[in-house]
Amino acid sequence: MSKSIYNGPVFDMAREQFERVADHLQILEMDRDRLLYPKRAIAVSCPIHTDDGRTRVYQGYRVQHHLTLGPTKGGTRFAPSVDIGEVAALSIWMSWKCALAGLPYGGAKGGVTVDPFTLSPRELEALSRRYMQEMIPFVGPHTDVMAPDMGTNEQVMAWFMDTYSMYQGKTINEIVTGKPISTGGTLGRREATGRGVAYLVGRALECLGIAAGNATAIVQGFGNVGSVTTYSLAQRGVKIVGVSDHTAAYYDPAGLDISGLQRHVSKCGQLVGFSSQVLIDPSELLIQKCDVLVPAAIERVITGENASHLKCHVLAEGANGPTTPEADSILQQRGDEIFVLPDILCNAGGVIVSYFEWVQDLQRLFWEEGEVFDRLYRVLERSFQQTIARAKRDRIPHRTAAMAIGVSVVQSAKQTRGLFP
Ligand SMILES: NC(=O)C1=CN([C@@H]2O[C@H](COP(=O)(O)OP(=O)(O)OC[C@H]3O[C@@H](n4cnc5c(N)ncnc54)[C@H](OP(=O)(O)O)[C@@H]3O)[C@@H](O)[C@H]2O)C=CC1
Ligand SMILES: O=C(O)CCC(=O)C(=O)O
Repeated sequence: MSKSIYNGPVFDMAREQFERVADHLQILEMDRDRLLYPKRAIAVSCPIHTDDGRTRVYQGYRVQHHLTLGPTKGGTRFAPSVDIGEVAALSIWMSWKCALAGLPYGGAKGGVTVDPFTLSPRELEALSRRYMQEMIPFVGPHTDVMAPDMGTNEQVMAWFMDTYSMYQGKTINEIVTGKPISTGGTLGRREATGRGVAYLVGRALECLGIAAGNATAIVQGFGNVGSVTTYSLAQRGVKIVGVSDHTAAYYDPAGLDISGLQRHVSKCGQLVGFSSQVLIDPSELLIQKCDVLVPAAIERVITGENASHLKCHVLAEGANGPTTPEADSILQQRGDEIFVLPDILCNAGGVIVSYFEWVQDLQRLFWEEGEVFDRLYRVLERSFQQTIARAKRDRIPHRTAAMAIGVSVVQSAKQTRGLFP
């Protein structure tokens, strides 16, 4: 690439992971940029009137990685960390994730640089609507379909859908997924990512010969992905020994009171205040003893510093990009000690059920919840088996195997279509 606008530690990570896979697949140097660098990047200014009568401008982005297999697909993040490099990396990971799951999409990601907790509900609605309004020329049900990610939720998706629809003069449910059921959402999307993580953790434990009822887990992050993963693992009989969010971290080797935790979070919205007995330093949580460690918050938390201290048997990546390439190298040196469920496999439940939502919206035919989860688990099972088989066959880490499958799907479609898609 001559000169790229993409930089920062998260983009560097996506590039380094890609280079490792490209080396493994022996992809020619001249074909690498075409596979790695996004097709389109959009940056917008989103002015809103604040409650105190002023005007404030927020920076928004959307990156569409490739359009080779169909529309682009991926979440929208409202977080202070959002910049073009982070969003580009996340869009690249979405591409490999969709390709591994066999979905007819390229990857995309978007976001606004904002701490949503500092906005009033009215300001959040204004910002959501303005962001979508600015994106209207670049998105569409057959161009780019948004969904929730960190800091956004079903309500934000409903505002996106409403804003887009008002401009088209008719209701277009299929412009976003992860919507409330009342606006054309599917049953199961809210729980899909976390339930998918729990399903795959179950499969990893089976491979290791550990009964779920004898296993313990620590989950970092208690938003959509972390909370549903925690409750789903607990339902499968796994003892939850640690949880954290931005406000607090708790660890108790005897097991946390999950019903109490659930009641506390429904009332207070955050973990802080749940207990003063079992508080732990958040930086210590990830290296406590457990069978299953689920980072389900932000990128780059498993690093060169802590990877050699992890004491889990399964590392289930609920978050996108939680493990740095330095940490990957250390995990690889540790051999079979830790069974890694890489992000593009582990958290794919969300986008798979988003795909089901899009299909249902396009057909105007809605499925029972059982059908959604049966189909979800079938897709995850296929991806899991393909990844494990590829890793065994080529003697490579699970991440390299999962990415090799995803990258090959995109590469082969580009080659078949010709030079430019
Ligand atoms: N939503 C989805 O369907 C999917 C999400 N993902 C990925 O999963 C991850 C989480 O997303 P999602 O659950 O939707 O986001 P949410 O905004 O719902 O939740 C994020 C959670 O992470 C916590 N958190 C933030 N920073 C830290 C930190 N430094 N230490 C501990 N906890 C922290 C937040 O705490 P607090 O609330 O206190 O700030 C919150 O509990 C992201 O990487 C996202 O890209 C992947 C696939 C699909
Ligand atoms: O549901 C989707 O379309 C995308 C979910 C997402 O952003 C992700 O998997 O990281």
